[in-house]
Amino acid sequence: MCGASTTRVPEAADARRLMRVFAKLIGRHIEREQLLETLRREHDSYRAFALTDPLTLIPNRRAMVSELNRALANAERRGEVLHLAFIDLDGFKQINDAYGHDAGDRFLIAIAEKLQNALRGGDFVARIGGDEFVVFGPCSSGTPDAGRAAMRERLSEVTSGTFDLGVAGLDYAGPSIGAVNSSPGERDCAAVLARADEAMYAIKRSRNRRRVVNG
Ligand SMILES: Nc1nc2c(ncn2[C@@H]2O[C@H](COP(=O)(O)OP(=O)(O)OP(=O)(O)O)[C@@H](O)[C@H]2O)c(=O)[nH]1
Repeated sequence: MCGASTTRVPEAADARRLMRVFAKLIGRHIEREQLLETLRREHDSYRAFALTDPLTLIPNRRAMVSELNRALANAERRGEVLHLAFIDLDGFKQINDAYGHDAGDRFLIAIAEKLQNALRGGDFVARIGGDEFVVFGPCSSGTPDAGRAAMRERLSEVTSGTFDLGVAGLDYAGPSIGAVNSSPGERDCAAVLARADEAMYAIKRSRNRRRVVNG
């Protein structure tokens, strides 16, 4: 029995069976890829949903906290300073009360748009609560104090003036804005936000006093 080969030559039926198995495997691979793509897209949209303010469609407080922590760490590494502005709309409750909640919503959307349009490279804006917004960004030129004052001035300018609320026009005097610089080694976003919040309240108090004095 020497030299006799036992290798079987595949027949047409075997080849067809192999082709069917192969086609099934490819089909399953494509299905898995499609499923992964759907999951990826759903993950992205849930993430965007969790980080976006539903009214103004700009980033929300959660997004701000994570971006601010990242920006503080970057600034620390590069030896740079960050400017941060805490913005609180004065008399917003009165706008709601006088013109209605929808007009109040339109005002918030307009403010968010104006802040977004005023951003410079590397700046970030978020609506962190009812009538509160935060803007931060790197000090790009000049001294930190001059940069902080310039940012405050720019934000104050764009958020004051005439607004179309749909039901009426509003001549708005502008919000209270507290602006601070990050300090070297400051990595805790809560501390920077607290300082900016304090600065904002100091301005709000002095504005309210002036209003009372002016009658
Ligand atoms: N239209 C509208 N109003 C909101 C929204 N979220 C919060 N508010 C209202 O915003 C108002 C915020 O209250 P305050 O900050 O005390 O109002 P304020 O008149 O700006 O007070 P000051 O900051 O002291 O000037 C409340 O009346 C809330 O009901 C919103 O999404 N849309």
